[in-house]
Amino acid sequence: MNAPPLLAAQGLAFSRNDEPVFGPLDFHIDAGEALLVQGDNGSGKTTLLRVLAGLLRADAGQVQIDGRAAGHKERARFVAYLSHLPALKADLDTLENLHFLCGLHGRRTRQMPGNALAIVGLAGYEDTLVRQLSAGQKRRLALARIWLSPAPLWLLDEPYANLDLDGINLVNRMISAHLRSGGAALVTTHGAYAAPPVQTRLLRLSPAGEISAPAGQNSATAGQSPALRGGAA
Ligand SMILES: Nc1ncnc2c1ncn2[C@@H]1O[C@H](COP(=O)(O)OP(=O)(O)OP(=O)(O)O)[C@@H](O)[C@H]1O
Repeated sequence: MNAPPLLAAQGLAFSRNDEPVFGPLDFHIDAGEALLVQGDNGSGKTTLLRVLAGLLRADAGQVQIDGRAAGHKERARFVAYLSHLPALKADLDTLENLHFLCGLHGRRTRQMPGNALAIVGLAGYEDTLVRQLSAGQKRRLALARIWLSPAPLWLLDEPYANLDLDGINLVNRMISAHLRSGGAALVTTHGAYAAPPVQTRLLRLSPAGEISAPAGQNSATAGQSPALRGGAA
């Protein structure tokens, strides 16, 4: 029997003040696959991710995670959410933040906070308070948190924002390694400047709430950093 998709949405729709923001949407993401959600500013990408993460309630439709109706338990176990605003404690240092978040959400075996900091290019910043980091460094720290998460389904809202070219390549290597290890990722972006390099399908949102979902494949592969090779535990 085939494994169920990691994430499946049927007829998913969200409105504000009776104005549709998106949907109805039908899509699914299998293990080993990335879904790129593209759309202009205000087209509903963040709203969709917040609905999938359980932070907003959909007006219509269903979300299933690993074949079960998505409830708190399923989301806690399966979903790691990288939001626009990094969920970091400004007055804790980078390492303390990662230890705190691992305490809350768990941690992949064989991955340690110090190692994750090195992977995202923040070696040497272990004692730096988060409020002293640049926007790109905060984004890198938030990515380290995602890397440490044991959840197989990554919901990444604009993961390339604030990152330099090296940071964009880092995101792509992380996504590639995560997919190779059986994970999946849903990635939003409003531009074509960066996209996950592997097994990518496209879901396009329009500001009017109208959607189109061409099933394009992009099988280009990215170079792998030794730190990311081997993927998740
Ligand atoms: N808290 C809110 N209250 C009311 N309206 C909101 C709220 N958040 C977003 N919106 C509206 O919902 C629509 C979709 O916003 P959303 O943030 O999902 O878009 P987006 O595609 O992620 O945009 P961007 O590319 O600019 O990040 C927009 O019209 C926005 O103004």
